[in-house]
Amino acid sequence: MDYQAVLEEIEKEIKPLLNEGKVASYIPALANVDDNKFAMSIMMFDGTSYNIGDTDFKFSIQSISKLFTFTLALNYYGKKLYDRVGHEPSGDPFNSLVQLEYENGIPRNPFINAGAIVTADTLVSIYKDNTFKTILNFIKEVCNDDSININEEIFQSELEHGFRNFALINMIRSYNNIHNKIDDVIQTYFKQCSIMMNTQQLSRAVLFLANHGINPLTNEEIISSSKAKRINSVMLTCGHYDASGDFAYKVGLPGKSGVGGGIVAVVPQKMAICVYSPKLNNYGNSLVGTKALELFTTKTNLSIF
Ligand SMILES: NC(=O)CC[C@H](N)C(=O)O
Repeated sequence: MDYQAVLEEIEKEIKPLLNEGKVASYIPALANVDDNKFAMSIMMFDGTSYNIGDTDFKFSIQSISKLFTFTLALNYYGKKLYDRVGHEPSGDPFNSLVQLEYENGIPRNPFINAGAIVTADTLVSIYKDNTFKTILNFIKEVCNDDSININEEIFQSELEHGFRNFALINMIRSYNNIHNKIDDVIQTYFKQCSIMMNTQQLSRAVLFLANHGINPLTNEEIISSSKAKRINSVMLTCGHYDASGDFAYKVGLPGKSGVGGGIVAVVPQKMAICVYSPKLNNYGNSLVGTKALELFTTKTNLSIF
């Protein structure tokens, strides 16, 4: 299949939608972006890539980082992780507080903020002061790119304005599901969200999830095949919060979004895809990104269903 031609068709078809949606502004530093940008990259197992738009442009990966921290935590703790954070869809927005009280501070899944904060805590218990460095090094390793780093301004902006996340972590702490210092955990979480990557790097970084946990470019096993299956399942069912059902319905691929405007998606046994467009729909997922992926599976028949 001529994937480059498919990307060119998609770029044409999404153009009218570039005016729709809204850039995230509850983190002020996130609002400072050129909101008409679009980029999409496909990475194949042999390293061939297909790109359209501004695929060198780096944006903050935000909740896409939750995929990497979940991978690290699941790898270390195995099933024990689920005593602290579940693997069921929440049906609630990414930053919701309500369920936590009913469910005794055990977040539904690692992809909502509450779950990612608990996941960060489980990593701080292992890696202590080196936790963020370990997360960043892991991302550099799966992406095979040493140049990846955070945007300090976005990190500071989240620290200053992340009132919801402070509320979440305090609520969870009151149920004894945070074991380390609140500051250490929340800073780890905000730093992972402010990591900057472009669509080429992100599509490469998640390729191991399309290949039973083995990075096809290096043949390195990142995670067991059974755990890779589970991560993909949680992406499919929870990767887009209360729009996960809609994403599965329209796109039909495991995917993870971030409020920075990025979405990664995995085509098992074939490729990884990343799309970027910063204006979001009402659920906090890239509006054009979701549409572009829907067009992709419609045109290629590469949905998993
Ligand atoms: N959905 C997201 O990407 C949310 C991440 C963002 N840093 C927050 O905590 O609100």
